[in-house]
Amino acid sequence: MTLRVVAEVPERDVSVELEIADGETVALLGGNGAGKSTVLGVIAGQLRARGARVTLGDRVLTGRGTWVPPHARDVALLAQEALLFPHLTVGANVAFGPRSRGAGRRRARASAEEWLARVGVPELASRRPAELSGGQAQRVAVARALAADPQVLLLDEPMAALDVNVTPALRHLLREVLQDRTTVIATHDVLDALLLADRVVVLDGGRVVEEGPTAEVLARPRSAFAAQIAGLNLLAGRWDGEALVADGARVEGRVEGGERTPVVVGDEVVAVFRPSAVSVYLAAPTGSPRNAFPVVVTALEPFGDQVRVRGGGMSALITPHAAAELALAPGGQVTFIVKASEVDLYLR
Ligand SMILES: Nc1ncnc2c1ncn2[C@@H]1O[C@H](COP(=O)(O)OP(=O)(O)OP(=O)(O)O)[C@@H](O)[C@H]1O
Repeated sequence: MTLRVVAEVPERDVSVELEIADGETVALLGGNGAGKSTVLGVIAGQLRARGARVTLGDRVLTGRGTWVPPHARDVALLAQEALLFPHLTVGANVAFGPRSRGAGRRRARASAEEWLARVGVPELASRRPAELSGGQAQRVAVARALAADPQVLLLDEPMAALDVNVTPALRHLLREVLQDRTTVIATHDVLDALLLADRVVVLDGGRVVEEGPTAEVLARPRSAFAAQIAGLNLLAGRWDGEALVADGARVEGRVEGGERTPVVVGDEVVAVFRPSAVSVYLAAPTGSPRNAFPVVVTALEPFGDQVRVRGGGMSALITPHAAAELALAPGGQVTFIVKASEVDLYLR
């Protein structure tokens, strides 16, 4: 069912229209105050605004004199902090959704067990929320949100409160469970958009400034925000057991698959590294253990007090002095070098 949203909230200077197809995952990408949480609040029914309209298929959730309360929307919201009921066990927390949708005790419990297993923490069913780590609590929150079998799932910066060591594994889990689910993810993290979303909608100042398929927006950003985040170098390919391979390039780096989701040969992976980690050479240094990419320079752009050198779909940030010394010019052949320790490899 298509989700149609008009988030017209003048008191917050937010005016956003969205249409999300059945089974599609859309990332709302934007910096602080861009309007992401406001849009989610309108969809979830937590925020009442006179000009807001939300429809799911032909069901009106908000607008035309209708107001469906949050719990009756079939919309689940997963927040930054796992908001579990502290007095209930983990199992009872997850069973809450099916119970409130009318499932009997036994069926609700079976569904809770199934979901806890799917998110990889079946052993936690009898614990209390206070006895969980942040990463465990967020897994339980995912299970609770999905056990209710919502038609729409909303994620508000689901990884923001977590330790960086556990985010890759949670992201991987979300990637699995979001498959074919109608989902809106609010995030300021380009990796969430890249790894989880089919499409991104970039918000700035309460307005949509750009939207399109994730890879396209990141490859050819038109808004300042997208350009800023898309400044990261991203290469997609497959894991060959030691490195990412793509179009003849091999990229070694630190694998961020997480202990629960080891990367196996053939997996789709993406390499991420900062332009400032890239050195530019005229000739490839021989015998270097580092990643080397022969590229043709396509553009040189001032970036703060540095120069951005573009080529091969990547970019390097170097000093104006270095650019002058190398006599760089568009069309010139150079080699980008980046140390494996500067590259993060993520499962897609
Ligand atoms: N409870 C509130 N009452 C009034 N204005 C608010 C409220 N919450 C947010 N705003 C304003 O609404 C605008 C959009 O904020 P919103 O929280 O939706 O942005 P966001 O993209 O989610 O930002 P962040 O990443 O910082 O959470 C901002 O100008 C903000 O100051």
